[in-house]
Amino acid sequence: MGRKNRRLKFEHIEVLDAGAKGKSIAKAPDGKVIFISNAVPGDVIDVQTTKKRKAFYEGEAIAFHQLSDKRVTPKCEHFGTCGGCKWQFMDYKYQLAYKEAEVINNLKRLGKIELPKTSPILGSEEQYFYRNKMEFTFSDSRWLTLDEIKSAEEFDNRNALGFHMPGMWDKILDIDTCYLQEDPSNSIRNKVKEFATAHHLSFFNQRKQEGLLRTLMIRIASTGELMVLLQFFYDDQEKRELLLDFIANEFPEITSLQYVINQKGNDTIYDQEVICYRGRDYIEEEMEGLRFKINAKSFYQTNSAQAYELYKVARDFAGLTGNELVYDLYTGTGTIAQFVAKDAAKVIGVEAVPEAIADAKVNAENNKITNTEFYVGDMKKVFTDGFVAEHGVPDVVITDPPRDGMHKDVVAQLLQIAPQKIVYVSCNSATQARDLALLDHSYKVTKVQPVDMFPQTYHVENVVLLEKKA
Ligand SMILES: C[S@@+](CC[C@H](N)C(=O)[O-])C[C@H]1O[C@@H](n2cnc3c(N)ncnc32)[C@H](O)[C@@H]1O
Repeated sequence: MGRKNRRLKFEHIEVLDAGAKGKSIAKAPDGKVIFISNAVPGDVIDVQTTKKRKAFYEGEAIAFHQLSDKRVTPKCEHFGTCGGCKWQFMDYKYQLAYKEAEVINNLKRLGKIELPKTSPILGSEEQYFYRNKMEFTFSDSRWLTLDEIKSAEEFDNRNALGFHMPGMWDKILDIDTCYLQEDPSNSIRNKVKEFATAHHLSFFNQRKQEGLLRTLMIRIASTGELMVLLQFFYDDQEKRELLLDFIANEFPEITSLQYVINQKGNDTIYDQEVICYRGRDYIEEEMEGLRFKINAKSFYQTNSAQAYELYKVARDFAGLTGNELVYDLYTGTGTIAQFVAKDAAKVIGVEAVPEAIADAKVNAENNKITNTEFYVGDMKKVFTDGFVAEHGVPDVVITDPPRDGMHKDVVAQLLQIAPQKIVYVSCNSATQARDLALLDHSYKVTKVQPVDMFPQTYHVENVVLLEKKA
C-alpha cells in the first residue's frame, strides 16, 4: 500500500454531525474532517481511514467506546450489509432533523440564498413499508458473510434473490425480510426463490451472463392492485410457465402478472417488450380522486403517501386562482400537472420520455381533465424553437428535474420567460441550490418546505417557491 493510501487509525474520536450522502462527520487530530460511513453523531469511536485526500479523510468506525443516544436498534437483519437503509440505526426524529439541516445548509452555503423562515420538514407517517415498487435480482452466487467464508463450508446452492451489494454490479445479497414494501412483497420474493430452487430453474450469473432468472419487480399500488414482473434471460416456455403459473396460483391477489425476455447485458427493461401473462398490463394509483395508470415501465413516485404531501405543497406554493397558465416541466406521467389542473386555466407538461407522455395523455383523458396538454421534448431544447410564442407565457412554472437539477441553459431560458412564480421541486438540494443561485438575480426565495419521502435513508426532497423580484 502506497504512502498516500496508507490506512491511519484515530482513537477516541467523537462523531459531531451528519454530512452529505449519509456519512457522519468527525475531526481528526490533525484538524482534517473525516467522513465516516457507519457511525451516528454522538458516538465516540476509533476510526480507520479508507481514503486520504488533501482536505479530508474517509473512514469507518472499527471500535465503539460510547454509543450515541440518537441510536436505535435497526429492525432489519440485513442492516450494515445491504446498502438500502443506511440511517436505520438513527432515531427517526434525528433523521428528520439532519435532513432538514442539510437542505437549509445547502441553500445557504452552496446557493448563498437569503432564506425566509423555512417550514419544518414534513416527516412520513409510515417509516417502514412505504415503497410501492421494489426490484430484486437473482444470482447463483449469493454474497457470503465473513462467518460463512470462515466456516469453509461447501454450499449446495448459493441462489440469492435480493439486492446488489453497495457498489458491486455482480454481487447479490440474499434478502429474507425487507421492511420497505408491505406484504405480500416478502412472501412473493421468498416463495419464488424457494420454488425456483426446488425446480432447478437456474439463477442468473452476472459475470458469466448465464442462467434463466434475472429480476423480479413488485409494485403495490395505493388502490391495492398488485403487479409482478419477472425478467428471464432466455425463453424456455416450459420453465417460464411453470414459475408464472405457480406465482398466479399462489398469489391470486396479483392483478397484473407480466414478464420480459431480456438477452442484453444489462437488466433495464425500458427498451424491452413487456408481455402480459395474467390480468391487465397495468395497475392504477389513486390520488384525490384522480386515477393514474402505471405500466411496467412507468415512473411513479415510489412513496405514494408522501407523494401526495409533496404535490399538495407544490400546489399550495403555486397559489393558483383558476386563471393561470402553468408549465409543468419534467412532468413524467403528468401527475403534478393533473393534480393542479382544477385550480388553473391550463397546464402544459413537458417530458423527455415519449412513453411517459403517452401515459400522461391517457390518464388526463380518463380523469376527464380537459385543460392539460403534454409534449415530448428535451428541456434543454424545448424553449429554443418558439414553444413559448406558440403556447403562451406561463404565469407559474413548476419544475421537478432529476437529481442533476436543471441544465444551465434551461435556467437561462426560465430567466428570459420570466414567469411570476417558479415552484422548484427537487430530490437533490445541492443541485437545487446551484440553480437557485443562478435565478437569484431575478427571483426571491419566499417559501421552503423539505419533505421526507425516504425514511431510513439520507435522501430528502425539497420544494421552494421563487417569486419574481419587483
Ligand atoms: C424527478 S422525475 C419527476 C416526475 C414527475 N414530476 C413526478 O412527480 O412523477 C424527473 C423527470 O424528468 C424527466 N427528464 C429527465 N431529463 C429530462 C430532460 N432533459 N428533458 C425533459 N425531461 C427530462 C425524467 O424522465 C423524469 O420523468
